[in-house]
Amino acid sequence: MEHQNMTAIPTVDLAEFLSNDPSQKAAFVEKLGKAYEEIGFVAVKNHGLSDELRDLLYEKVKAFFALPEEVKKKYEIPGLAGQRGYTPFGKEHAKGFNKGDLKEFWQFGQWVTEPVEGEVYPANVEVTEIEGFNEVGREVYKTLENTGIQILRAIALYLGLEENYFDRYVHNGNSILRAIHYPPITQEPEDAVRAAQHEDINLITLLMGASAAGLEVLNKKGEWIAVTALPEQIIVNVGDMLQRLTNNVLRSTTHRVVNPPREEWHEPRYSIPFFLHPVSSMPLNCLPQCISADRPKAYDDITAGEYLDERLREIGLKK
Ligand SMILES: O=C(O)CCC(=O)C(=O)O
Ligand SMILES: [Fe+2]
Repeated sequence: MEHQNMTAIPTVDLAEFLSNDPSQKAAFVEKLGKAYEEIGFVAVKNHGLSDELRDLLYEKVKAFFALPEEVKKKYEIPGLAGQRGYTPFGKEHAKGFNKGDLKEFWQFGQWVTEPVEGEVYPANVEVTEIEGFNEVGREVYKTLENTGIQILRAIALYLGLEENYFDRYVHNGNSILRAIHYPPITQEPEDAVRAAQHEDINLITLLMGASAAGLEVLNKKGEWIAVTALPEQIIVNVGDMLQRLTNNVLRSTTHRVVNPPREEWHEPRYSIPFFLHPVSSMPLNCLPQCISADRPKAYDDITAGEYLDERLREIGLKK
């Protein structure tokens, strides 16, 4: 039997998809697709990110957030909507909320060596105080980008598309690696939470194990389910862009990060999601194979770039 996580999140083994055995590959596609129709989240093992590299990134990220506020503030770059560098505590709020989340974060974007048609990617911001910060960030970014491409290949097969359908859109795409610090809670937070309930904007999100509990997802029955990855797993969930492209066949599930009980207020939480985005020119028009009499087209046509712009305004990052 597949070993069970403590959560209600299905688990899959990426090694099955990467094997040369067609029946294993097909079984992976089926399991992943069904999970994304049902709950929108899976825990994945054999994802390609080593424990050493993950631990090294956490070490760098913790050192960064421990820097004095005035040092961190110099990495908040005006005009970039937080898409590169530092965003201070309380600035971002979930769509539809006006209380800021109880977090500060850092974002790495794409590293390109050649111009990408239709894109002007801002350069990544170099942290000079912490040796290796940018190099380690880049290595994790490239590793998770590759893992994400494999997952999208499985999704493409599940949807009846050619396996490489997403490749051209995610090659040199606008993905973001976001390192988040939720500091210790020092006063009654009232109705502010570490991360208010939301759906991710992008195609899929890859989330390596966080330093503490708190992540919850909303299942179809309306119950909040705690999610914890085993040490060898990462969580991979569907975002709104993929939900939109699939005309709601695949589900971008609502999730949040709750505040810990008072006894654990002194403990910070660190978490590092990778938001896999396509290039801005990718059409998110509902796929014809996802439209039927029972499932009429639910969204207007839009490109990924236009959609991202709309969403960044709604969460207070873009003016
Ligand atoms: O901190 C986490 O575990 C998840 C954060 C999250 O959902 C997000 O930043 O979109
Ligand atoms: Fe999220």
